Amino acid sequence: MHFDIVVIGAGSGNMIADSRFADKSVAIVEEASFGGTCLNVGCIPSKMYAHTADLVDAVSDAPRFGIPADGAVSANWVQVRDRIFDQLDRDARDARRGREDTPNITVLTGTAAFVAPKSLTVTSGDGSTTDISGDRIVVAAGSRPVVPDALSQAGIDCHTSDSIMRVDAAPRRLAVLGGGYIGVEFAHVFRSFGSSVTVIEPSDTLLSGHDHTITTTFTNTVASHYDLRLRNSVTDAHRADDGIVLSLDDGSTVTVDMVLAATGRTPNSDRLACAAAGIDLDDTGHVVIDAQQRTNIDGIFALGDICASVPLKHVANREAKVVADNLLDPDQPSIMDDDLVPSAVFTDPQIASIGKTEQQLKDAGTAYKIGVKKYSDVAFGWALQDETGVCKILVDRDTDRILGAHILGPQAATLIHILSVAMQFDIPATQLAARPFWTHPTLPELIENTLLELD
Ligand SMILES: Cc1cc2nc3c(=O)[nH]c(=O)nc-3n(C[C@H](O)[C@H](O)[C@H](O)COP(=O)(O)OP(=O)(O)OC[C@H]3O[C@@H](n4cnc5c(N)ncnc54)[C@H](O)[C@@H]3O)c2cc1C
Ligand SMILES: NC(=O)c1ccc[n+]([C@@H]2O[C@H](COP(=O)([O-])OP(=O)(O)OC[C@H]3O[C@@H](n4cnc5c(N)ncnc54)[C@H](O)[C@@H]3O)[C@@H](O)[C@H]2O)c1
Repeated sequence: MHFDIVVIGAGSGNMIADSRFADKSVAIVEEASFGGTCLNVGCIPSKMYAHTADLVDAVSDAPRFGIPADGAVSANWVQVRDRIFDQLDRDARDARRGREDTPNITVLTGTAAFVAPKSLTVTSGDGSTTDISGDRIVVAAGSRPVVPDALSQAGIDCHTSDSIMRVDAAPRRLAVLGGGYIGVEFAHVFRSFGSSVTVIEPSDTLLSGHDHTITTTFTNTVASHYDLRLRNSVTDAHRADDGIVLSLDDGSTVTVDMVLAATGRTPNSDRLACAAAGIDLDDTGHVVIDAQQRTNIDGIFALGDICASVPLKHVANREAKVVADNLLDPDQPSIMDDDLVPSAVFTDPQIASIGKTEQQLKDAGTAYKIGVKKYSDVAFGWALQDETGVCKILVDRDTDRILGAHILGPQAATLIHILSVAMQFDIPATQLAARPFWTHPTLPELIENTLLELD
């Protein structure tokens, strides 16, 4: 079968063939559920769990506000799980059906692998194969979780984010390997379901790529929530009568009922046999793309987590838009710019950031001004009775441009957008502080006050 366009992966790739492509034959190849990681095993279910965990925390915290709430508060795992996946599984089925019902689109269910630059074989679950080719190909096959060798070699069943959200019960004791995005988001979720959580992380702090004010404040804040094993990883594992025993670098052991590996992800370029098409990969297996999302092979584009770009859904969405525009009108190319991507970690306390960290500015020798304010410095922070939240903004000393912003505390993921807009539109820090009215008393006053305090 030959198509004008072949899209591999119906995660962000499913956004490509909109109504502007109605006169083109399009094949969408997907081996699993439509909607990809974000809808099925990523952003959306994990945030539905995270919000539930936030509610549990709020109720648990009620006595601090003079609201009697007797006894331990916990959520019902099965009810929450079924509420989440009844909705999302339906959405994934609807997304597939919508494509199957579109006249110019052919949905192929199976695993695609390149055999030549514009030719692929699709192998379905029953082993049957279909050969397809396309004038142009969009590689949107994403990434998958990695499990540390110490676990896989020991033959220990280990969950990843792909499976842990659908288990039948929250474990009594959970070990989370990795204190990055997924580790700290799931530690927060499982604690709220009553699990006792051990986090094992080789670095000195959790979320180690973040600004040091955030990593140290966060790590200190959650030290009483979890059994933190920093500067450690698992060296060996075995099953014993009372659970799974993990041996750590420092010689200690941890016994748990369930293990979650949250130790990073690897691109699916190997399973897609990108090498057979001659597509350039970097040394971590990510597809190399230019600013128009083109690979080195004429007519092959790539987007999302399989590429060497920021592995976040809002970036994949933007890349899909750029690819669609460039498939339709290559003479007026759309350009991808991911210089200023905000990110958020939906843990407790919430974290959000954009731009440079203070370490990066120091390393680059940039002259900067710094403002740091606590949530407890502004009126709405008093209403929240917040004791740990903080906002840090870094500004170029010479140009007054905002270079980086890092927030830890309630609504951080929402607050960061004020700084994202200011940075995208190049609004100088002093003007951002002085020109808009900042409604009193609201959390955005935290940003106003941080900007007013720049040293
Ligand atoms: C637990 C978790 C939470 C996350 N939370 C957030 C968040 O809050 N915010 C955020 O911005 N990002 C988040 N992310 C990251 C986000 O999910 C990804 O950046 C985004 O989904 C990547 O989209 P994609 O289209 O590149 O890949 P995917 O959505 O993974 O799509 C790739 C598709 O290709 C299919 N596929 C793979 N190989 C083949 C093949 N050979 N043949 C056929 N089909 C194939 C897969 O089945 C999949 O459906 C999270 C990720 C995880 C794991
Ligand atoms: N809110 C969000 O936007 C969000 C949420 C979840 C995931 N994501 C995306 O998913 C990606 C993957 O998340 P992740 O948490 O798996 O990766 P990550 O890169 O954020 O963190 C991995 C962590 O595992 C640690 N680690 C590595 N090897 C280890 C080992 N053997 N034992 C213990 N720890 C080990 C690393 O030091 C690191 O801290 C993220 O980079 C992000 O792009 C985003």
